This record gives sequence, structure tokens and C-alpha cells, in this order.
Amino acid sequence: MAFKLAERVAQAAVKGFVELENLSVTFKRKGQNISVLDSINFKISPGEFICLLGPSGCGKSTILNVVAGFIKPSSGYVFVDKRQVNSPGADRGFVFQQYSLLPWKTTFQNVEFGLKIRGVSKAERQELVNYYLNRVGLYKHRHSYPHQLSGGMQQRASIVRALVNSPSVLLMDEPFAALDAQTRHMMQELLLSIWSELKSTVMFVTHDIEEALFLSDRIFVMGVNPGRIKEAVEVELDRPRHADCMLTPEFAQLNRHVFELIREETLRSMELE
Ligand SMILES: Nc1ncnc2c1ncn2[C@@H]1O[C@H](COP(=O)(O)OP(=O)(O)OP(=O)(O)O)[C@@H](O)[C@H]1O
Repeated sequence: MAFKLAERVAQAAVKGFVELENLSVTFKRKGQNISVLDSINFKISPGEFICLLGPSGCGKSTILNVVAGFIKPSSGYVFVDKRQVNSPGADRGFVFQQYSLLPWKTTFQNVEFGLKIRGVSKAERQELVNYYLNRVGLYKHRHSYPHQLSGGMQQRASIVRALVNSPSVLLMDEPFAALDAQTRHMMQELLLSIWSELKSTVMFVTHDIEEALFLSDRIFVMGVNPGRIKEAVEVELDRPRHADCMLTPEFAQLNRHVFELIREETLRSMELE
């Protein structure tokens, strides 16, 4: 197994440089143009873990969808590793809130699907998929179908389905929102542990301030109407992180700061200022 994994780790460490330049997105609603994102600019370093946090409707998912290549910007650019994004590609993996596994395929078949499409040999597929299924505790469920798995297991399968393709950038849209609190926390720790090995860049959308603080190197707190980056908050908490980091004064201080930023924007969006 060591053969591919070591190579992939080395590749991932130098990949995943994301640049958004004056990115704006306008949608048409009831015949009117609505500006959803206005002139977003930021850079994410290879291997960095960032969270997008902000009130409902500020455009968090839209940013992920543009980076994924699912939505075209109205103006501005997205570059991944200096290549302009115009369409989806294997260098970007996506994990959605809904588990989105193919119901007629087993766990193993779901995870190997992308590799198969890309023409990866059967022997290599088996080695990689089994490695990742082991890594997230799903090896013994490799022949189960999605409906036979719990929500947490399905989401673990969705994550490894994205990771097995060694994406430079992993895009995660509220992947743990549907899970109970305990499973959610286990998933956060598992994600950090895998990320610390692979060092892919992660862009993670959440509504949950504690989740954002626990996971990320930086939090892009977004404002609404139109969506924009209000503040990029550096999260300088020691790594590796475990649940007890949430009990530290540094965590509490950051939590309060981010809470105030979000509160201001939520009041603004409700016109209660
Ligand atoms: N395809 C579309 N057509 C028209 N409007 C859209 C489309 N997709 C998103 N929107 C609108 O764009 C705005 C931003 O949506 P987006 O889903 O990106 O926000 P979000 O911050 O992820 O919201 P939430 O936290 O509620 O998931 C919303 O007002 C939404 O209704």
C-alpha cells in the first residue's frame, strides 16, 4: 500500500492553492438580477483548512459551487493551482450534507466509482479503497448498501469517496449537519486526523461556530446582502486538536469574537439593526 499513499501525500502537500479574484455571482429571481456574491477576494494556501461561516443565504454554498465548477461566476475568477476553474474536475472533491451515495452500489463500489471512471487498475483500486475503508472503520461494511448504514457511516463513506481520488481541494458543504452531536464530534476528529496525513486543502461550510473553530486554520466570516467576506479570523489553536481545546480561554475568546461578527450580520440581514 505504501507505494501510492506516500506519493499521494507528497503530491497533496504542494497542491491545493486556491485563489478567488473579484468573484461575483448574480442569480436571476422573478426576472430580476440578484447579487449573491460581490467581489470576493481571497487566497488559500496548499494544505490549509478554512471554514466559511455566516448567516443563511450569504452565499457560502455558492462559493463552494463556483470552486467546484458547478456554477460559473458572473464576473471574476477562481484558480486552483494557477489553473482557471471552468468546470468540475478530479482535483476537487465534494462532500455534500446529504450523503449522496448511489443506493444500488455497495460501500466499496461507491468509493471506487471515481477511480474506475478514471481508468485506475483493479488492483490499485482495491488497495486504495480498502486502505481508506479501514482508515474510517468501514472495511467490514464494504459489502453493505447505503440503506444498511447509519448516517455517520454513510457520511464516512462519502468522505472517503472524495478522498480516494486524492483531490488537491476537498469541498465540504455542511457535511455533519444531519448527524447527532456525539457522532458529529467523532467525525470532526476523524476528519482532522485524515487531513493531517493527506494535507489536502479543505474548504468547509458550516453554521456552527464551535465546529469552525475546532477544525480550521482560518474562518472566513461572511456578511450578507450581498455576500462578502466580513473578516478572516485566524484560529491559532495548537494542533493536533482534541475536544478539550474547546475548554481553553483562547477558544472562548475566539468564540465570542466570531459570535459577535455573526450576530451583527444576522441582525443586519433581518433589518433589526
Ligand atoms: N440557482 C439559484 N438560483 C437563484 N437563487 C439562488 C440559486 N442558488 C442560490 N440562490 C440564492 O443565493 C443566495 C445564497 O445561497 P447559498 O445557498 O449560497 O447561501 P448559504 O450561505 O449557503 O445559505 P444556507 O446557510 O442557508 O445554506 C440565497 O439567497 C439563495 O436563495
